[in-house]
Amino acid sequence: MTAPLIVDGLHKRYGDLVALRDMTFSVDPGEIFGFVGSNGAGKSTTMRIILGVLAADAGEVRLGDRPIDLDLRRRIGYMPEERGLYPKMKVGEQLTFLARLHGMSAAEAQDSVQRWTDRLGVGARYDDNVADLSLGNQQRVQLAAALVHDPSVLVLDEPFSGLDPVAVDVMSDVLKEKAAEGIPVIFSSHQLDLVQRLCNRVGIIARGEMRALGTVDDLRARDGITLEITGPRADVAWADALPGVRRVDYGETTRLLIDPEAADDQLILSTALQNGPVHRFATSTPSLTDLFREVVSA
Ligand SMILES: Nc1ncnc2c1ncn2[C@@H]1O[C@H](COP(=O)(O)OP(=O)(O)OP(=O)(O)O)[C@@H](O)[C@H]1O
Repeated sequence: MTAPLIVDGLHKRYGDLVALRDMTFSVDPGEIFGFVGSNGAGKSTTMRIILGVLAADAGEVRLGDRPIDLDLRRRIGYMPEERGLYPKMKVGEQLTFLARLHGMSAAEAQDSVQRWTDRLGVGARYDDNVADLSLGNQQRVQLAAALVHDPSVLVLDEPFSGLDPVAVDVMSDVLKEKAAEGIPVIFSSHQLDLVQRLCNRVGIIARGEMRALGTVDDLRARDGITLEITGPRADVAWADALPGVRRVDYGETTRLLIDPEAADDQLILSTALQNGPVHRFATSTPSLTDLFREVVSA
């Protein structure tokens, strides 16, 4: 069992650009945390600071109550966005070298490299140069590089980008397995369906700030409930003044964001009927993609 990864009040500027402002969150042992945000939101910057390849202007990263130092850094499995393999080095040789760098004995390293390359479907490429592999296979090797030393924390920057569906499944299973072993797992991704499926909690960031943090279910319930009313387009503005109705998007399917405590669904239905036929009247919960759009555009 390891300790939680705590990201506490990170600030980072690149010249005049504020890349991170009070970035704070934590990832518990056994938890998969999805880190999402638009391009340039600050995900990679945060992950680089977690690993210590970039220094924050203020704030701290800890594993439990211990600030991340050189020693703890060696216990992190990291997949950088820019990837970091030596293209002219053989897959097996390179991974063994990395495992040895992290303190494994030659036998342990060899064993672990064999296990992970087999598991990730690149065992047969052991003696090939990394540069001769397809991009997807290079990414599998990159994940193996993050895993071979049996890390206590996993920090993966866009591990799913460019993977085929089978590799996505393998990668998903590996992340779930590592979390089940009791380590904190954090990954960034623009594939929100995957994030929604895999993560216990998510953090949505925009312009260097954490805008929403919680389980997908909590975040979905945060704003209220969406009511969908489908029928021929009625006169607009019929629902604006009803109690408990927070927002309405009129269209072929009219969507009302309602406060379940204050709204009266029967009143909404009867008012809708006074304004035209209703073919469908149902509640729906927003997807992570809907939430994301809402949060980053706020
Ligand atoms: N070395 C650097 N020098 C100057 N600005 C930088 C540097 N690295 C990142 N930035 C800027 O900092 C901001 C945050 O970048 P970052 O790479 O952390 O975003 P990201 O969320 O990972 O984006 P993406 O999803 O596109 O990978 C961006 O505006 C980016 O242009």
